[in-house]
Amino acid sequence: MTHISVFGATGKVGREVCALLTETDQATLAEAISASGTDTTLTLAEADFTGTDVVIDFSTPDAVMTLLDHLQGTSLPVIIGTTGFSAAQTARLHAEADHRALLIGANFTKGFEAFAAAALALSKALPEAAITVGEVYKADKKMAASGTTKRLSAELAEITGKEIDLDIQRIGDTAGITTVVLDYKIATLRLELNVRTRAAYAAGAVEAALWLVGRANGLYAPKDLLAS
Ligand SMILES: NC(=O)C1=CN([C@@H]2O[C@H](COP(=O)(O)OP(=O)(O)OC[C@H]3O[C@@H](n4cnc5c(N)ncnc54)[C@H](OP(=O)(O)O)[C@@H]3O)[C@@H](O)[C@H]2O)C=CC1
Ligand SMILES: O=C(O)C1=N[C@H](C(=O)O)C[C@H](O)C1
Repeated sequence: MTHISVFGATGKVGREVCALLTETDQATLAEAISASGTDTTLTLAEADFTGTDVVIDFSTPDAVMTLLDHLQGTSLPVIIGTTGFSAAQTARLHAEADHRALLIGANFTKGFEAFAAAALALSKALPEAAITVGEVYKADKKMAASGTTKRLSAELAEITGKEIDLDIQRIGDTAGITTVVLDYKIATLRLELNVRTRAAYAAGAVEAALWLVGRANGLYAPKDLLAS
C-alpha cells in the first residue's frame, strides 16, 4: 500500500485526488494539506510527512516553493501538477531533482502524451500548415497560456521552426479542452482533447505517484511512464 499526501487538498483537483484515494486498493491518503487547514486538512506547518511515501501537488507556484522548503533534508518523491512557474521557480524545481525523484506534468490526462505526439507527427507531415493551439478552461483561471499550451506550442515551434498561434478562452467551469488545428489551405485538420471531469487529472497523477515511488533522484515527466 502506498501512502500519498495531497498538497492542495481543498482545491478542485486536490479534492478529486483525495476522493480517488478513498477508492483505490493500491494507495491511501496519508496527509491532506491546504493553505487554510480546514477540519479535514492540515496546514503545511502541521504536516509531518513521516507516514508518506510520495506527495501529489495541485496548488500554486508559490505554495510549491514553500512545500520544497519544508521538505528540505528529506528525499520524499513529489508529483508536481501545478503550472505557471516563473523561470526562477522552474530553475529551483530542476535543482530540486538532485535531492528527490520529482515528476512534473502540465497535463496528467490519460491520452495526453499520445495527443501531443500525434500533433507533432501531423505538423511534420504538413509543413505548409499554419498551426493554432487552443485551450478552454474555467472562467476563473488566469487569462494566459496554460502550462499545457506552453508545452505544446513550444514543441510545435521547435519542430516546425514556425510561430504557433494561440487561442485562449475561459468559459464557465470547463475542466479543460485542448485543440491543435492545422490549416493547410485545401483542408483543416483538428485534434481535440476534451476532458470531461477533473477526476481525469487526479487519476493520472495517482498513477504517476505509484510509478515514482522507489525511483532514483532526478527529474521525470509523464512520458517516462509510457517508456517503462
Ligand atoms: N497537471 C495537470 O494535469 C493539471 C494541473 N492543474 C494545475 O493545478 C493547479 C491547481 O489547480 P486547482 O485545483 O484548479 O486550484 P484551486 O485553486 O482549486 O486549489 C488550489 C489548492 O492549493 C492550496 N494552496 C494554495 N496556497 C497554498 C499554500 N501556501 N499552502 C498549502 N496549500 C495551498 C489551496 O488551499 P486553500 O483552499 O486552503 O486556499 C487549494 O487546496 C493549477 O496550477 C492548475 O493549473 C490543474 C488541473 C490539471
Ligand atoms: O487550471 C486547470 O484547470 C488546468 N491547468 C493545467 C495547465 O495549466 O496546463 C492543465 C489542465 O488541463 C487543467
